[in-house]
Amino acid sequence: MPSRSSLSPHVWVRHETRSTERRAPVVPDDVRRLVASGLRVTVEESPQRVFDLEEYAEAGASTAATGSWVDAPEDAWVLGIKELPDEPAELHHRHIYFAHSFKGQHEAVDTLTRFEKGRGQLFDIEYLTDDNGRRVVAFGYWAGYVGAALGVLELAGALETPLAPTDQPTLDAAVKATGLDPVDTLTVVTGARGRSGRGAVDALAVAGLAPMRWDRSESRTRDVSHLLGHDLLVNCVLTTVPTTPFVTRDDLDRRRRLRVLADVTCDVTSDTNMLPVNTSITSWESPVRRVTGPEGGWMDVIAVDNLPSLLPREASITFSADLTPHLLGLGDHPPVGPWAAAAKAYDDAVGRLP
Ligand SMILES: NC(=O)c1ccc[n+]([C@@H]2O[C@H](COP(=O)([O-])OP(=O)(O)OC[C@H]3O[C@@H](n4cnc5c(N)ncnc54)[C@H](O)[C@@H]3O)[C@@H](O)[C@H]2O)c1
Repeated sequence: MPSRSSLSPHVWVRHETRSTERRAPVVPDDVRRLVASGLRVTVEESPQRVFDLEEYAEAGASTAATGSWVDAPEDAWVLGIKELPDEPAELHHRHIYFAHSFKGQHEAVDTLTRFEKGRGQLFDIEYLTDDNGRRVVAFGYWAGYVGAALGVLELAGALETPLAPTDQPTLDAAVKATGLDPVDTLTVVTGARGRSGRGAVDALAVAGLAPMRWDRSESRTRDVSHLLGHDLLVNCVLTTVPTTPFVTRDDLDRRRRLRVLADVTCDVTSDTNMLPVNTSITSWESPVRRVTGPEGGWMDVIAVDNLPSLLPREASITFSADLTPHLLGLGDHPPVGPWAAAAKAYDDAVGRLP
């Protein structure tokens, strides 16, 4: 581990490599809070970010060129959302982002090896957890909100493609304009009590729809065939144990109302997939996939795995509000709370490297 400065923590917000990624992990108003609390904040220039660099500068951040984190001071905490670029081969800094590298995912070994070689450290946002193991920051609410909105638009035959980043007022206006009959349109949200489930319920309310809310207790006590009696199902379940699936391929040829599945979970290839009727994600270019049964019954599936990026401003504001109080704790040595949990997850993952 390189020597770290004893000065106040320095957060370095990097540019995102993906050209479609317009979100920011921390927004200008929260940078103002961090700076007022004594943290140093540097923000890289980023052409696609939904917040202008000037807004960060006005909030008290220093500014830096795109991708200059590679030469950032050793003590900087490099903060981002999605993956790092492929270079440099060795990572020296402490990085905070969603690396998706602790569950043996594709390229996970490469990423962890880069950290090992450079003696840097990864604090994966997915592993910032509280004492009960619950994640303290996530994009779920807006994932559910956008997923349900896309489902409503598809049900009404009003989904325009390709999808593109927008804002909540525009999305809400499109959803309201569908004019779906609230009495004759039956919807259900599974995982309704979770983060994305709550977002989905709120988006359906914008359309004037009151979905049935299905969570663990309903899965325990009700027959899953009940779900087929709705026009739209928005799946927001997070589970690590295989359970009775909600919709299978056999259901495609059964008598049912269900026509549109909005799968926010996108767990399409795992053995915990609650909607095995679908086995692949869909894209912004082609968000809807029509699946068919042996006898020609069909259903439309939306399984876009980067939904919050479609509402970059709203998603960033909510995420940043949750993350900022934790950034204030970056100065603690050794790390405590969620930072200690993420540090342990990293050490465990590195320990499993071949
Ligand atoms: N598509 C995207 O862009 C996107 C973005 C963010 C998150 N997600 C995914 O959305 C999913 C939900 O995330 P979250 O943050 O809302 O999780 P969460 O933990 O807040 O909520 C999950 C909910 O599922 C419920 N649940 C668990 N097992 C169930 C069962 N057998 N039957 C019914 N309900 C059950 C839980 O009680 C909980 O209410 C995750 O898989 C996450 O990876 C997708």
